[in-house]
Amino acid sequence: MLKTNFLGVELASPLMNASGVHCMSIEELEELANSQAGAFITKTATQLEREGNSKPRYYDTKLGSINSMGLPNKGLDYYLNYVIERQQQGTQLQFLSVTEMSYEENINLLSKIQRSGYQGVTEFNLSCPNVPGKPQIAYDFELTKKLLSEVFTFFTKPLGVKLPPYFDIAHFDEMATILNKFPLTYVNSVNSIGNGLCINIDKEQVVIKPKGGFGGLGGEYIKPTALANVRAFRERLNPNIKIIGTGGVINGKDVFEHILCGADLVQVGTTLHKEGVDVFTRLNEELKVIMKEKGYTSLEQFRGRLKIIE
Ligand SMILES: O=C(O)c1[nH]c(=O)[nH]c(=O)c1I
Repeated sequence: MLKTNFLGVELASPLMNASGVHCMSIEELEELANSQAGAFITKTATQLEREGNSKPRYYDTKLGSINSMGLPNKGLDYYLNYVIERQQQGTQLQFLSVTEMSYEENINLLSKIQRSGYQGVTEFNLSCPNVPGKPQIAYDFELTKKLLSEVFTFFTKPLGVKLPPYFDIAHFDEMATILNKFPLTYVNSVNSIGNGLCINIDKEQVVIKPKGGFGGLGGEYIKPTALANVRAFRERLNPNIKIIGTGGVINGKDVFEHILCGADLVQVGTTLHKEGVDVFTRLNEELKVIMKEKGYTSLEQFRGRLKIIE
C-alpha cells in the first residue's frame, strides 16, 4: 500500500530520516536500518571529522526545534566505509550526505566518492545554515550553477541536492532553471529554516549557545514553507528529477500533504529526534488510515495531485 519505487528499487515505505537526525553513528544508522523507515541517510559528512559548534546546540520546543550543530560528523571515510559494506551485503538503495567548506574541497570530496566503490545515492548538502562565516551555497545562484556544472563533468553516480527554503517565486523560477540543466536524481526540499531565534523567557536568554542563539528551525514552524517548496519545484522541475519532501512532518496527515504536493519520498527530522525510530511505524499506520478513508490503494493515485481553487 505504501510501496514506493526510487531509482528502480522498491521501498516498503516512502519515509526516511532527515540527514542530521539519528544518523551520526553506525549504531544509530543500524537502528534506522532495522526500523519501519523505507530508507535512511547519513549525517552530512566532510572529508575530515569535525567537532561542530559548542553546546547546547540543539533544543526541542513545543512546536519544533532549533539547532546550530555546526556540522559535527565522523568524517567521510566512516560513512563511506559503512555504506559500501552494506552495499556488499546486498543493500540496494542508500543515501550518503556530504558537503565541504569551500568550492575546491567540495570538488575533491565528490571526486573521492566518484572514485570509490560506492554505487548508492549521494546527497550534496547545499544548505547548511550553521557554519559560522559560511553562507548557504544554494542562496548563491551563480555559485550553485558553477559548482554543479563542474561536478557533472566527472560525477556519474546518482546525485541529489539538499536545498534551503526559498520564499520568493522569482527564486523558485531561477533555481529550477539552474537545476533543470543537470541530470540530478532528486531535489530535497527543505533544510531547516536558517537563523531563527528561540527564547527561554524565565531566564530571559536564548536556548542554544552558538551564534548568539541563532539556529535552523524544524518542526511545525516550517511545514507550510516545506510544502510550498516541494510544490514549487515539482511544478518547475522536469519529471525525471524526483522530489524528496522534508519539513514539518508530525503525523500521517503531514506525510500525505507532502506526497500530494509531489514528494516521492518524505523525510522526518525533528519528530524523529523527539520520538525515536518508532515514529516510522506510527506515521506509516497513520498514512494508511488516511488513504483507506479516501479510497486510495497506492501513493501514485494522489502524488502531486494537489488541486488549486479554479
Ligand atoms: O548544523 C548542522 O550540522 C546542520 N543543521 C541543519 O539544520 N542543517 C544542516 O544541513 C546542517 I550540516
